[in-house]
Amino acid sequence: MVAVKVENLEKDYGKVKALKGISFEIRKGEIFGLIGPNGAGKSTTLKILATLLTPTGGKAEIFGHDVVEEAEEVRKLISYLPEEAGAYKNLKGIEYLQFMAKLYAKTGKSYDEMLEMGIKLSGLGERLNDKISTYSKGMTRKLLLARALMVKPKLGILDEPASGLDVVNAYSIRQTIRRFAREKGITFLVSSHNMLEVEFLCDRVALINKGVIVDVGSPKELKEKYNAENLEEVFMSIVGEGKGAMEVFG
Ligand SMILES: Nc1ncnc2c1ncn2[C@@H]1O[C@H](COP(=O)(O)OP(=O)(O)OP(=O)(O)O)[C@@H](O)[C@H]1O
Repeated sequence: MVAVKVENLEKDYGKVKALKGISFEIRKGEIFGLIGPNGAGKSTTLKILATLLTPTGGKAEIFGHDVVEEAEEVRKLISYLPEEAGAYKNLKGIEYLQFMAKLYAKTGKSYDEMLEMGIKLSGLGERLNDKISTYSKGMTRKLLLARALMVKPKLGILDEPASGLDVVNAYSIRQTIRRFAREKGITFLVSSHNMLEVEFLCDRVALINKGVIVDVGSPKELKEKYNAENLEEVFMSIVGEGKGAMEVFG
């Protein structure tokens, strides 16, 4: 079953063509990575799928619902973790989770379950009783990810989920995402410019460069196809910048 269908999606910001007609599909339960360098168009794609930006061409559907025409329906199915997200700084961590659980829960029971899951996922323990303004970047990130996952979306749209996190926290976030996909059947679209990280996390990836998808496949397929050791090498061989760098260093 197809969870996300993107067809010839385009986005112009004035003269800047951020997306030049990209297409890809994500299967239900899959962890799909959109990877590429800074400015490639990753955040733009994720924001369109999260119904926060309107495309200038093409279309995108989430579980059969058009992201423009049926934005309300789409919002019920997704959870979006923005790249740069400030949480409500004046709230304590626990108050933020309670506030969000109240927004999303339909019954008292689902509120309790959501909150319990959010507390566990955040891994913040006693620090949840402190104001968010006192958290480190990594702690805020973990709180926001816990918020995004505790509502058990059908699709998690995560923009650079491990950005700014140390090795231990980045590892634990990747494990959590994998567990949610495997145990709860949640589909994920994850963006990253860290190609090595994505290789361990994603079932399939789309490589994006300058608003164009240059290839799609599982990390294993792509590495075999380009005879590369890792996705970083795959990417460099596609965009043809590897040779230049080699020449510089002799
Ligand atoms: N609000 C905006 N106004 C004008 N141009 C924009 C805007 N947002 C993004 N762009 C441009 O669109 C292109 C794609 O940006 P986008 O943020 O989608 O890239 P990205 O792959 O997420 O990059 P990064 O890894 O640096 O976050 C870039 O050239 C960027 O400068």
